Amino acid sequence: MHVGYLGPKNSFTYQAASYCFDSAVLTPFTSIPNCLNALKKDHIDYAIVPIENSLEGSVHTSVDGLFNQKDIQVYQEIILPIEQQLLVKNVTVIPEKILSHPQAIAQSQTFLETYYPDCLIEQVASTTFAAQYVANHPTESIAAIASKEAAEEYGLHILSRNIQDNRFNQTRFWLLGKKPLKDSLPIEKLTLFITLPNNAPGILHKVLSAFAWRSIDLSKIESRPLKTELGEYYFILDVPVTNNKDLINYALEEISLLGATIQHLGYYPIVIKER
Ligand SMILES: O=C(O)C(=O)C[C@]1(C(=O)O)C=C[C@@H](O)C=C1
Repeated sequence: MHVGYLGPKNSFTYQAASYCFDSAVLTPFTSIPNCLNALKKDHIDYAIVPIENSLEGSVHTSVDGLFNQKDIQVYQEIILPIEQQLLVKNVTVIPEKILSHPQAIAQSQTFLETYYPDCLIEQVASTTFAAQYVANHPTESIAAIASKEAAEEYGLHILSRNIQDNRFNQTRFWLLGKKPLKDSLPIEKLTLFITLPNNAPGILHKVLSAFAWRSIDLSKIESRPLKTELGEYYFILDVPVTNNKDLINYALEEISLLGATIQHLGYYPIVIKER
């Protein structure tokens, strides 16, 4: 089994993939779109992508990359604790430039503003791309924001520990594919992308009412641009699943009758790695 992830090795996405699979072949990609494209073209069996961080919200390249991809489904959610470290090749160096993935930079905003207000901050493809770059350029005054596993992998020192804005930092990852896993855990959630038929008064209210009057809980609603014109959106809805699948199906029928388009990303289990 081949599973794609945002590399290089020991990125947080790699850690999510290895938490999920013992024996799969894990294949690194240089970007989330490249990883999703490989899945679309069946070059890999599954892909693991980051979806949402507790400090920074949705990972837009992942979410938007799934919009309108009707044959790709979510088969598992993995929630990892995320601890960011400031890594250098040489501990005597004062960093003049700090590199990392935009999510990791945003998660460490308070630390960066407090201790490195004048430092150049550069966004790169992943936390481990940053760590690898720092390792390969030992004469430059640079640092990377990445995990402690990345420090070990690329032979770097931790200059400052746990620099993320709060200690409860977590990221949700999705295991995506076109066929279900053989051993499946109990289902806990459903994700839907809903596009409204038009901008008529109260249409979003009517869609949400289909859940509300059946006492179906929603754990997330977020709007994302449709990228057609300004002011056009689709909505991401997360529905916790108990023994209410029939009720959910009735609600979806009602929403379809309202003229809304529903992209069903699947019912899936959730695994949480403790700190
Ligand atoms: O750069 C990495 O290590 C990644 O796996 C990407 C990513 C993300 O896109 O959110 C994953 C988890 C953390 O939130 C920070 C970065």
